[in-house]
Amino acid sequence: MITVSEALDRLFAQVRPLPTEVVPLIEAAGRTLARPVSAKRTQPPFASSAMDGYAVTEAAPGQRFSVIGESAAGHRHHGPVGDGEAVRIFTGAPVPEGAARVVIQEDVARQGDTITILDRLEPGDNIRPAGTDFAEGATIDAPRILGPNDIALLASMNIARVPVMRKPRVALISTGDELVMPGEAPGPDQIIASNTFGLHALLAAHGAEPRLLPIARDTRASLEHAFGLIADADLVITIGGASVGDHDLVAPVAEALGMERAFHKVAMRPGKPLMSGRLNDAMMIGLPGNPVSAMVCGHVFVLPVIRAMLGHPAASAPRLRAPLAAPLGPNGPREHYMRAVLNKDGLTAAERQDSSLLSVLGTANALLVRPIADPARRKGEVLDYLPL
Ligand SMILES: Nc1nc2c(c(=O)[nH]1)N[C@H]1C(S)=C(S)[C@@H](COP(=O)(O)OP(=O)(O)OC[C@H]3O[C@@H](n4cnc5c(N)ncnc54)[C@H](O)[C@@H]3O)O[C@H]1N2
Ligand code: MOO
Repeated sequence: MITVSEALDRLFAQVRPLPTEVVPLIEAAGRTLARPVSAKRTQPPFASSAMDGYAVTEAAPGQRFSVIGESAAGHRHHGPVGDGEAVRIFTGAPVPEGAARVVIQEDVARQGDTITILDRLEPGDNIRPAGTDFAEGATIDAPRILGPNDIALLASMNIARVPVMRKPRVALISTGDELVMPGEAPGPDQIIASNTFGLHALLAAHGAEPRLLPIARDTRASLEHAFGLIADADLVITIGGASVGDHDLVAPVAEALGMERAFHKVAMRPGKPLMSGRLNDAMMIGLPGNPVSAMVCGHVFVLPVIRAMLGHPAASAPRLRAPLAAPLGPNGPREHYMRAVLNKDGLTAAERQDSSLLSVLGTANALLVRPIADPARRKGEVLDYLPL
């Protein structure tokens, strides 16, 4: 059995970068920027007022000014401001030529068209110079997953169409005679397919385009039929049938269809029977059927592969560190990803770690990572975890 890190290396070695496409800005959130983009304009494009008040050349308490005009956002005052003159101005409006300061209206007494500066005059010019946010040509680097803040910045830069990586198309195949879809009436020996739904959600939330294929039954013909439906998928994920039982047909069927196996079985818990290889133009990952194994492998292997397909550096799932809130016994010969809860006291591993228990995964917010042969750990020792 290979280690998790070796399995990741073999997965990354199979990744082929995806093409790019251009999408409207409104659809760019969550997508990966494919190449650097440059601001098409300077922001603000003119010196603008940060406050509502009066634009003047200079100001001191007691000084009086005649109000000669108004500058509003979208409608500038044309012409200069001279000594003894003031222009009524509003937030975001262009500062008139000659003005060096905006006095906020709270610091002014106005009578008719005359203003007098009060004693409480605050320091500061309240002017935002042209380009104080960014200048034309300023770049946003790629690759980068575009979040709401990036979208606002791109809009401000007047970038209406955004070059992004095409979403990885992922075909999800559940296998097993015992499975029915949520909402269907299961027979006495049947259960509901959960893994494809959890993985679909995980993939969609991380920039992929997942697609559920019909459940494959435990026959060669049914699996071959399912593989025949993968169409133009970049990644095919099978779930279940990966182990050594008589009905575990995924590896033999995929290999009969031409899969070049990169590995089968990883020294991890849960997730041991993981397999992978290339199947014609697609990459294939065979996940174990136990529901928690499938989801943990989703976090540990599938998401890093998706990120690599999207042009991000090949890297394992990001880890953080936190102290243990309770002691832990020694770990065995497989890297263990333990469902755990992280709160202000630290990390506590769940008591029950059986890989069938989705209810325990549902209450966890971290996967505590135990290296192979990790010794017993005391409360307070700091360990790695993957946030969930
Ligand atoms: N003799 C051995 N038996 C097993 C070994 C082993 O090394 N030797 N490995 C165990 C480990 S570890 C795992 S993990 C499982 C994985 O087996 P498979 O990948 O072949 O998965 P199945 O047998 O098809 O299913 C296991 C379990 O998960 C349920 N399942 C499957 N698909 C789904 C789905 N889409 N949604 C919900 N639940 C699903 C299935 O009903 C089974 O209960 O093998 C161990 N056995
Ligand atoms: O390693 Mo299996 O994935 O525990 O249940």
